[in-house]
Amino acid sequence: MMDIVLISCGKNLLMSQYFLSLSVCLIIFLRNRSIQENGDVKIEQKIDEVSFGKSLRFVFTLMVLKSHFSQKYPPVKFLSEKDRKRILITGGAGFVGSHLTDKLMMDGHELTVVDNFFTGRKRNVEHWIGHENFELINHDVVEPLYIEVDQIYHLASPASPPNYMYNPIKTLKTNTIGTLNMLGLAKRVGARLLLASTSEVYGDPEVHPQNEDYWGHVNPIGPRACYDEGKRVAETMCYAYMKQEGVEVRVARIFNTFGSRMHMNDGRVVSNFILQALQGEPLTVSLFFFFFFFCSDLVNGLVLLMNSNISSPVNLVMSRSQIQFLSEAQDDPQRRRPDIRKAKMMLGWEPVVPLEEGLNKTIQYFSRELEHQANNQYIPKPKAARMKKGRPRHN
Ligand SMILES: O=c1ccn([C@@H]2O[C@H](COP(=O)(O)OP(=O)(O)O[C@H]3OC[C@@H](O)[C@H](O)[C@H]3O)[C@@H](O)[C@H]2O)c(=O)[nH]1
Repeated sequence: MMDIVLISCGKNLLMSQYFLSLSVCLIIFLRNRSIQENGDVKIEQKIDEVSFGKSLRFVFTLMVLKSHFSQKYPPVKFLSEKDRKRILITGGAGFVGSHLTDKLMMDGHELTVVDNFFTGRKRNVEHWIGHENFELINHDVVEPLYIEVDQIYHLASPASPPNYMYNPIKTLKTNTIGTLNMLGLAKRVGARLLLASTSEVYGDPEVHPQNEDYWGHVNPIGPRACYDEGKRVAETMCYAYMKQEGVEVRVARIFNTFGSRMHMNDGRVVSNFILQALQGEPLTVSLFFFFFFFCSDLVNGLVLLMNSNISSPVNLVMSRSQIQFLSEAQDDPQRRRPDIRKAKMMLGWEPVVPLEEGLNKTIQYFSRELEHQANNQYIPKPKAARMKKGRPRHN
C-alpha cells in the first residue's frame, strides 16, 4: 500500500496550492487502481497515462519544493544584539572569503558578502543563501557601496597570477579604487577594516626570514606589479586613512594557503600537484621552499587579528609544515620564509591543522570537483608551473 505523507505546510500559500493540486492528482491516480485477488495493490494496465504522468510531475515538484522549504543551514550560534556584528566581506565568494563567511556565520554574525564573481563562485556560499543573517550582493568594489556595517573584511582582488595578469589595469583598479571605496565606507559608518594583503608585498625578498618590518623587493614595472604594487598601495591607503581620518585598520599579510574551494586551475603549486596526481599526469617539480597553511587556520587568524588591537601589518602563515621541491636544474632557490613571531606573540595565533590533514581534505575536495566537472564534460588541466624564472604563486 502506498503511503502518502502530507506534510503540514502552515501558512505558506504556495505550498498549500501544490498540496491541493497533488491531492487531486493522487485521487485520480488512486481511482485507477484495482485490488487483486490476493489483496495486493497493483496498477491496472489501463491506467490513464496522462493522469499518472501528471501525478508524477506533481510529486516531483513537491519534492523540489519540499527540499527548498526545508533547507537546513549549518548550525549557527545565537549571539545577543550586543555581541552580534554586521560584517561585510568583499570577495566573500572566493576561496578564502567563503571560508571566512562560514566561520563568521557560524559564530552568529550578520553577513553581507559582496563579490563581482570574477574568480569567486556562488556555489562557495550557496549553503547560506536564504539564511536570515546572510546577504549576497553582486557588486564590483570599484563602484562605491553604501551599507551600514561594523566590520569590513576587504578581500576582493584576483589573487593568482593568471587571474591578476588577465587584466592588470582592472587588478590595479580593484586594489586601489576598490580599497579607497571600502576605506571611505569604513570612515563613513565608523567600521573597522581588515585588508587581506599578501606576502607578495615582500616581492623577491633579499632578507630571510621576512618579518613585518621588511620593506620588500618588488619590481614596480614587472608583470606581477599590478598585484604586488596594488596591494602595497592598498596598505599605504589603509595607514593614510588611519592617520588622517582615524579609521581603524588591520592588515594581514597572507602567505600560501590551500584547502577546499581553492581554484583547481590557476597554477598554484598545491592545486597543480593534486590535479596532476589525480589525473595520472607527471608531476611538475621545481626548486622552492614553501610554507603552507590550511584555510581554517588562516580564517581563525584573520578573525583574531580583526578583533585585536594590532593595527600594524601581521604575517599570517604556517611555520611548521614545510615542503621542499627539488628541480633537476639547481637554479637559485627562490625563497620566501615567513617570520610569524609577531602573530604568535601578539595574537596568540598559530596554525594547528597538520599539513597531512589539510592535504587530505583538499584532495577529497578536488576529487569531488573532478567528478562534478567530468559529469559536465569539462576536465581542467593544470597550468604549466611557472618555475624557472618566475616566483611561486603566493596569495
Ligand atoms: O574586482 C574583483 C576581483 C575579484 N573579486 C572577488 O575576490 C575574490 C578573490 O578570491 P579568490 O578565490 O580569487 O582568491 P583568494 O581567496 O585566494 O584571495 C584572498 O587571499 C589573498 C588576497 O590577496 C585576496 O585579496 C583574497 O581575496 C573572488 O571571489 C573574486 O570574485 C571581486 O569581488 N572583485
